[in-house]
Amino acid sequence: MFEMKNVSKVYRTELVETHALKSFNLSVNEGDFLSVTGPSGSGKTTFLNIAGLLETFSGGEYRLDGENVNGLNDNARSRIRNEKIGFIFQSFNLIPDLNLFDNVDVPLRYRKLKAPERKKRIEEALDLVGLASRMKHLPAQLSGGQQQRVAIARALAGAPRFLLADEPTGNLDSSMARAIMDLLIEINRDGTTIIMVTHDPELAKETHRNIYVRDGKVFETTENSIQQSSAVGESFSSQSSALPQVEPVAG
Ligand SMILES: Nc1ncnc2c1ncn2[C@@H]1O[C@H](COP(=O)(O)OP(=O)(O)OP(=O)(O)O)[C@@H](O)[C@H]1O
Repeated sequence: MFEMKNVSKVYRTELVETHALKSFNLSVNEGDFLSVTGPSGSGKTTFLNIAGLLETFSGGEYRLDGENVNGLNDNARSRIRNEKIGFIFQSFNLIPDLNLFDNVDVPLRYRKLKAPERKKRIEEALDLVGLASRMKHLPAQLSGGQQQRVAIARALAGAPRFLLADEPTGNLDSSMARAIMDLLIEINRDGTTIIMVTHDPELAKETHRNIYVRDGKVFETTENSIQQSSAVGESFSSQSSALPQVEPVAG
């Protein structure tokens, strides 16, 4: 469902040329949970941004669900991104002036969904991450781990096939990081394909497969002995009964 062949990315400024990706090859199947590790500056974020169609690439081929995304215009890229891809970032990227409900609503507003359908999805997504009781709170009134759970709800409300996570636990203490990782594992079991960049080798071992990126290439691939789910292909919205159990938050 996702294939990169010899993908390269060159950043050019007046003074320097940086070859951030060189001959990057990877294929990811539906239902995979892939972790991406590697030294600082090795190209992990560049890879994730290209995978998520946030950035273009300089050479090679990238197919998403069989569609060649080379050369698609900005509108076509945005459409695919909105329909198929959810993002989580290290810094949560919530809008501080919007309450949790409205934060989760942001990507849904791009989807031409009617208000009652959006409301249902927002409530389901916040319920999934254990924050349904806090819909009217502002992000600043939550802990870092809770804010990341809102960011996950925002990513999942659109029922994406792919969830791309860039250091989702990087700003969290170990117990909050654990809770986020448990949530991602459950989301993957329920059928969402996840690609997660992490600096934490222990978390990487909990995914199905790890790619170690060095100098802009996949240097080594490790298959872990984690079982893949049989729920592959079902969407988040059809699985409310199989939602992960996250500790509810009082008040
Ligand atoms: N917008 C940009 N303009 C110029 N160079 C860039 C840009 N973004 C990234 N780079 C360079 O591309 C290379 C790969 O960067 P990237 O952020 O993908 O690495 P990374 O593995 O994610 O690093 P880290 O673990 O520190 O986040 C680095 O040399 C970086 O300086």
